[in-house]
Amino acid sequence: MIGLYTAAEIRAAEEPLLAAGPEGALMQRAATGLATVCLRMLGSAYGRRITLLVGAGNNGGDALVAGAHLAARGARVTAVLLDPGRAHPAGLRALRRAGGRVLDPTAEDNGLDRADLVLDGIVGIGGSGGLRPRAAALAEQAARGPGLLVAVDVPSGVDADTGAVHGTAFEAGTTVTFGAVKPGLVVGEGKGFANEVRLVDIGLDLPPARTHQLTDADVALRLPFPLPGDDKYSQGVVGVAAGSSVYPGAAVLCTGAALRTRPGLVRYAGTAADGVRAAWPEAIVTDGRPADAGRVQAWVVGPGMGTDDAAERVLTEVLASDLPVLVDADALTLAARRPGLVRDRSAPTVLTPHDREFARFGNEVGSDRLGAARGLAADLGAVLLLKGEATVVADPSGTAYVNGTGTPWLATAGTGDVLSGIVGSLLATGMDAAEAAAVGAHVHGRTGQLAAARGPLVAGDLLRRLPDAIRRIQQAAGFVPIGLGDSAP
Ligand SMILES: NC(=O)C1=CN([C@@H]2O[C@H](COP(=O)(O)OP(=O)(O)OC[C@H]3O[C@@H](n4cnc5c(N)ncnc54)[C@H](OP(=O)(O)O)[C@@H]3O)[C@@H](O)[C@H]2O)[C@@H](O)CC1
Ligand SMILES: Nc1ncnc2c1ncn2[C@@H]1O[C@H](COP(=O)(O)OP(=O)(O)O)[C@@H](O)[C@H]1O
Ligand SMILES: [K+]
Repeated sequence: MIGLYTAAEIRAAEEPLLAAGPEGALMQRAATGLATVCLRMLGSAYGRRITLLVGAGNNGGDALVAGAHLAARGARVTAVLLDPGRAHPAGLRALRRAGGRVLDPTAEDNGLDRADLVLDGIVGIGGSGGLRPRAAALAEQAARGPGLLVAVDVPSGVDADTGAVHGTAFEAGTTVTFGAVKPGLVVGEGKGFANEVRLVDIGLDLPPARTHQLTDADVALRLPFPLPGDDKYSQGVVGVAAGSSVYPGAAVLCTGAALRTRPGLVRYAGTAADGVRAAWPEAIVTDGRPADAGRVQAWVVGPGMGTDDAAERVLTEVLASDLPVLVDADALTLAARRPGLVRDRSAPTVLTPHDREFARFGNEVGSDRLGAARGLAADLGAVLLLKGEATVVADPSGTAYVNGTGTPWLATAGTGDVLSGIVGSLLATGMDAAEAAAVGAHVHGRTGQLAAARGPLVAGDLLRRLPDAIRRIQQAAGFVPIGLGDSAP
């Protein structure tokens, strides 16, 4: 798992290393890693034009020291100092010694219109609030220029902890971050400013992370294989209470996703029974109530179900069980009216709102998506999966995940129903609820990427690509499914 660490957590880990000295050692490590990434991007340094945007803190120091390394290899380096009297003294000396040029921010010709590469060292984890006008103007000018845009540690203007951007921020193509990845680089608006994130190890001794991003290998480890002794029941049976006679689509998508993720047994209960039967002969279908469906190990409730009294009775019945329940779509609208139904449960509940559904519980998501998800998870005592470009999962204790897979092509009707089916089927295996949500979001995103590789996708395409996505995740992690033997493709 990739640990995501806040600015305060990074500073706490830096402290003992800074105290142990020697002075400047951490910055040297950071700047050497930064210069190496820049060199790789440029191919060679000789004759290349590099502009450094340098604030008055250590972030500017990193840029100056990296700039000195690049100047020593023949690059033509110009540093624009935002606050000339306060620029990092050792960094400035190093750059000057290596032949770099130094300008103040009002200089007419700062080279941004012809730079091959721009290093943004305006502000890092020490920043607060929106970029000040002079810094914002330079970030905007850099974005208009031809250079590769590299952010030092954090794109200036992005809140390292939340990804919030107030006003202008540096539009990095690559962000070279030190010690650990910060949440703001992978979530919220910040994700779109950080783009490709490269991590430079500076030797921090970090405590266990509170926030994680799963890799394919993490997901492969958690996806259970059917074992020789398994039967269709032992893998966990999923119940789906979704859809309606008028709108059977959500039920068909959700049931299909549950079947395709973990094909043991899926039971469906609801008024879309005819549609589900026709689409999925593998499912066991009743047009009765959830209690008529037979035994299951987890329920998915809500997609396309409507919000009338009958739907509310179904939700109440499912939430009254002592099984894990995933609550989505219409069931979220109902649960927001009666949050006590969720709060009073002792079995795990996973809520999967998008932003508008989230707001029905009382607060807008706002610019701190992790904070918002954590807050509602703690309030309801449930796992919160907040959908979006980077889906966030939080459990009531504060452990959180930021999803790293997916594509904007997923912004199409019905893909959320597929996500519910995937996560529901993982819940039925007995997986920890937050992990099931995070693993499901990862699988869903990879499936979207696979489907989108063939062109515009519709939700049904995800069902067709799900088995392949799971196989690829397992193969990428070097896993060979047990029991396939020589017949494995
Ligand atoms: N500790 C270490 O040895 C190591 C630290 N490392 C590096 O240090 C970075 C942290 O350095 P830091 O703590 O000096 O803060 P930093 O990010 O440079 O910001 C302070 C500057 O920003 C300015 N500023 C603030 N807000 C602003 C805004 N909205 N708009 C514009 N300006 C704003 C603020 O201005 P002031 O308020 O002082 O006028 C001040 O000038 C970290 O991200 C990493 O890169 C690595 O080298 C590893 C070793
Ligand atoms: N811009 C985006 N980038 C990546 N994924 C997105 C984006 N917009 C939506 N998604 C994903 O698409 C899915 C949409 O779910 P949802 O809004 O519930 O759709 P529906 O209710 O139609 O099924 C979610 O998994 C969400 O994370
Ligand atoms: K920066």
